[in-house]
Amino acid sequence: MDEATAFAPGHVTAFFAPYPDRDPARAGSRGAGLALSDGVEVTVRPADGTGEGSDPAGDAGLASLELDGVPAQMEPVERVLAELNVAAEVAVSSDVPVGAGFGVSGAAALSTALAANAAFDLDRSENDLVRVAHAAEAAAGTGLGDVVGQFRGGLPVRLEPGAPGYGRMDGVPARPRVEYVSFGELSTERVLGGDLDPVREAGEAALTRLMRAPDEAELLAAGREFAVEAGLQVPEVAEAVEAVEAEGGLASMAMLGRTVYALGTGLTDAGYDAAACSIHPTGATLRPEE
Ligand SMILES: Nc1ncnc2c1ncn2[C@@H]1O[C@H](COP(=O)(O)OP(=O)(O)OP(=O)(O)O)[C@@H](O)[C@H]1O
Ligand SMILES: CC(C)(CO)[C@@H](O)C(=O)[O-]
Repeated sequence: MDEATAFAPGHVTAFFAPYPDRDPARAGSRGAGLALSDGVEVTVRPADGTGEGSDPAGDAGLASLELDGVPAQMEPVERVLAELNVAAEVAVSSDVPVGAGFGVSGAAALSTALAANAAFDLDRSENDLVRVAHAAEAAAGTGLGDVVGQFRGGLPVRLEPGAPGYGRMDGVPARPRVEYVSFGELSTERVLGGDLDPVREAGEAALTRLMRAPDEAELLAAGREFAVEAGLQVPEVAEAVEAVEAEGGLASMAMLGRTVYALGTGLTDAGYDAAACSIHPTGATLRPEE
């Protein structure tokens, strides 16, 4: 095939308990979040234009990458191509801001794996490709739980950390409308490189709380409590969450970004100029051939 395109939903983590591991396929997080209809589309094109099998010249992973038309670097994407042993040009386009808590790096890695498998006829299974993307993301330090959530879709719950074969998933059976406003980036690598004990403790408490009553309101409430307990809440987000609550709505902070998300019309009701989307029901997918 000349090229292939895949889509992965943006993934907002409501709360998480990180479990790093030397083996990046076993590394991961427990937690829960929202897979969004807004997300990331990736087109993969063989770099030599042939698309026939893996790269014999040993240039695998030497990808040129564009993010929304501008040359950019994305370590998880490079790692996926190296692991799959192919040389490709990758074009990423994102509906959501990068570095702001939507798991763009995980979505780009996962879409790249799905599209590269098709473009290069690699004959890998979906679980195998999810594992490659998850391990690339964990090894790059840009995320722990986004890829598995993005593959599942819906309101994914990570009961056990890690790639397929190690992790265990569940979900919250709801499909709310979601609004979001982003005030900017927060470095995932810096938070994951810091003291994880308070984050893990708060994340475990939030997961216990959610699984007692797994609905959308509890997901937001558990996320809100987590942001405070884990010491991750930032002032602009706290202000917006309070403004939504003052209007009777539910909002919380997107991990890990300076981003607030709300259910229904919570942010517009509070006077914010918010983007709106729905829940992506089925998760990441190869775009059908035209
Ligand atoms: N313009 C850009 N702004 C921010 N990051 C960029 C940009 N271009 C490329 N990147 C790369 O994108 C990745 C962003 O990862 P990061 O984990 O910070 O955010 P994210 O994946 O969008 O979501 P989350 O905040 O949920 O983890 C990094 O690998 C970074 O090097
Ligand atoms: C670490 C994280 C919050 C970064 O977006 C996410 O990958 C997660 O939930 O593990």
